[in-house]
Amino acid sequence: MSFKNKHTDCVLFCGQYCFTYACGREDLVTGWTNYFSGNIIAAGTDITSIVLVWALTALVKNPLIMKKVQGEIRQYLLRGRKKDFVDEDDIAKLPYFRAVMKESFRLYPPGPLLVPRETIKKCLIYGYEIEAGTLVYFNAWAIGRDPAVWKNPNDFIPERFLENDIDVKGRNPEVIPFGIGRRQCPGMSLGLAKVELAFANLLYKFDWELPLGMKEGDIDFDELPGMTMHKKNALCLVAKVVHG
Ligand code: HEM
Repeated sequence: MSFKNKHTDCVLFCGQYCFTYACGREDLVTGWTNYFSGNIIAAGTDITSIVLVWALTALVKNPLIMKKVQGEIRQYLLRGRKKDFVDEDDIAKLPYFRAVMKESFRLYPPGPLLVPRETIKKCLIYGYEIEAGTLVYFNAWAIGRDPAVWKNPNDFIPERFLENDIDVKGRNPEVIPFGIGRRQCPGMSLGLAKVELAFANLLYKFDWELPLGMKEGDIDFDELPGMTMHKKNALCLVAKVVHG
């Protein structure tokens, strides 16, 4: 966590929880400029594709996890009468799949710095004087990788979410891909349902292979800078239909 002194007007948090949550003083901040509300289309479409690309990238890099999650989905969907598509009721019965989604949100929050806030009152936090009108960023990306909270924070290990009841809906400050507090994402339920359904069906219907000549090591996790965290280099995979 880093603060600038009381004479500067910008506070940037890199690592630990935003001070407002660390000290329970959410009353001190207000939402700053609302980037998203003017562009609900972007919030609902651009972000969905970002989430899917990162989740698929993580699985292609971790073939054993890919096999395990596809095994869970296919076993469940193919029991009894074969189902053509995964639906919302199925998702609730797929704990490993949901853990994979959470792990992907932890490592690759599509809006890494959330929406900036501005303090509405002067306050003293851990000995630092914060002026009213100070711009505050939440670093959701760094929070999700905080080594004080997460064991092997940079590794993709969905099993960690089978061992706790942490969710990604803003109840647990350890992982906040939809933000937290009064200004958290109002489209969260729709957004989560959309990405879970799309991703589960992509894993159910297709096997994902690298194009000829490409190796696992060629896949990178480079990010483009910006308000939303796009993968810098396109993810090119071969989709093989399994359940037509
Ligand atoms: C997986 C999908 C989505 C993710 C990860 C996501 C993430 C976020 C995040 C991180 C914020 C900032 C929250 C904060 O600063 O505390 C936000 C705000 C917002 N999102 Fe989403 N979002 C998603 C889907 C959607 C959808 C589907 C809609 C609309 C249909 C939507 C509409 C909005 C709006 C209007 C805001 C601004 C809220 C405000 O400032 O008061 N989002 N979203």
